[in-house]
Amino acid sequence: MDSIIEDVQIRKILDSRGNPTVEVDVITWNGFGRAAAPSGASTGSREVVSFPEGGVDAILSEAEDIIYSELIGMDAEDIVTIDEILREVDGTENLSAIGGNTTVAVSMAVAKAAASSYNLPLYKYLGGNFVNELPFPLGNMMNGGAHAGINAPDIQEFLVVPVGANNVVEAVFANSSVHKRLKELIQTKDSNFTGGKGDEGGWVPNITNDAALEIQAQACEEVGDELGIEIRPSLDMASSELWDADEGKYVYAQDGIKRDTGDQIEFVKDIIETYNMFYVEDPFDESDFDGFAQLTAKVGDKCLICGDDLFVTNKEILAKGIEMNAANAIIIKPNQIGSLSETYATVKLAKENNVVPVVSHRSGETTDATIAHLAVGLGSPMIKTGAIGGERIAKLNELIRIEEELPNAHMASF
Ligand SMILES: C=C(OP(=O)(O)O)C(=O)O
Ligand SMILES: [Mg+2]
Repeated sequence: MDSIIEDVQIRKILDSRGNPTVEVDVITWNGFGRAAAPSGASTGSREVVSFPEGGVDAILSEAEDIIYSELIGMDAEDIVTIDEILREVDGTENLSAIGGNTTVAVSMAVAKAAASSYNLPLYKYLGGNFVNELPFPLGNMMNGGAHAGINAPDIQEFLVVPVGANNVVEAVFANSSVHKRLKELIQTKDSNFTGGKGDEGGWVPNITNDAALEIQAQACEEVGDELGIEIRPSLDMASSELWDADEGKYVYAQDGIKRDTGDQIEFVKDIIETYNMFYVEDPFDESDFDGFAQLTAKVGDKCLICGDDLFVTNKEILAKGIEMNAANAIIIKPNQIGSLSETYATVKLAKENNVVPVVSHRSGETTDATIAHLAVGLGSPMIKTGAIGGERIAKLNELIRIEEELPNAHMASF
């Protein structure tokens, strides 16, 4: 009774790039849930479609009416059935009729309404009363590729992980300190640097990939020494964006270099070893399971090799990756697959097979903080959600609140 759905509202709101996205309210007899969907720029080709042609406006009134009539009177606790109904309402494999962003926002708002109906925060509703582990934040320091303008490095994201942090507060402030230090270090390499930032709040310098890697490592070491905790560099190479299928090469425009798959394996291996990388995401094109598997075989014992565009939070595609030992980590973005129950199934399969799930934001975000709850509630030992910027700190500050609430809170282990 408490969690019976009484009302559903869908509205158009702004995302951090100034584009429209959807926010959904679900009202139950005794609760309320609100969730918004983010959007990617370097999207994987096997992701569900965010919105149908015509964008948010095309679904607003029509989808609201259909979803409203289907969901009213249902129990918000029955999330699996509700997610199935959303798929039926859409009627396409890739959710292109009403959009994966619509279905995921409804799905997450339903879960939050169910939790609220019993006066529980979402992380506790999902993870139970024994949940007490906090994820390490992967902080975004410098942006390149599809998240930046011209003359930026080709590598999309220069990230850091404060692996020695004892709690979330220490971790998020360590990341913001590295971000500040990097601004100073960029100025020593790029005298014209004006402090410009990319989509995820990282700096956008006009420097080579090598120069960026060097100052990233330097900032980790200097700030780590000052704070007395280990901070490790990491990357999202977003290699699908670099891959030229006609040439069969990864094109590094900033450096004027092209690499075939063999060169790319050696290049990434060398970066991991030289800079003691903790984590490297999408080192190969989204279709290259074999390249992933070769790299994981070479360096998977000392570095997390993570699939984002490779897996697109899809359980079936992850199953293929597990079979091939393609990676030892997976990015979890609910809007890549379109519902919370399918996201949960993918995380479960990953954990059962020692593949580390990393709950993640998108480059176009809102101030919705649901992924902070998902990371804690689903037991993700890392969360990728930037380091600074309003839509990024919405999640980081929510993690600080969750940490304060949890009895016996401690950082996750790998
Ligand atoms: C967050 C990312 O970018 P986008 O949201 O543009 O896919 C990413 O590639 O990991
Ligand atoms: Mg990525």
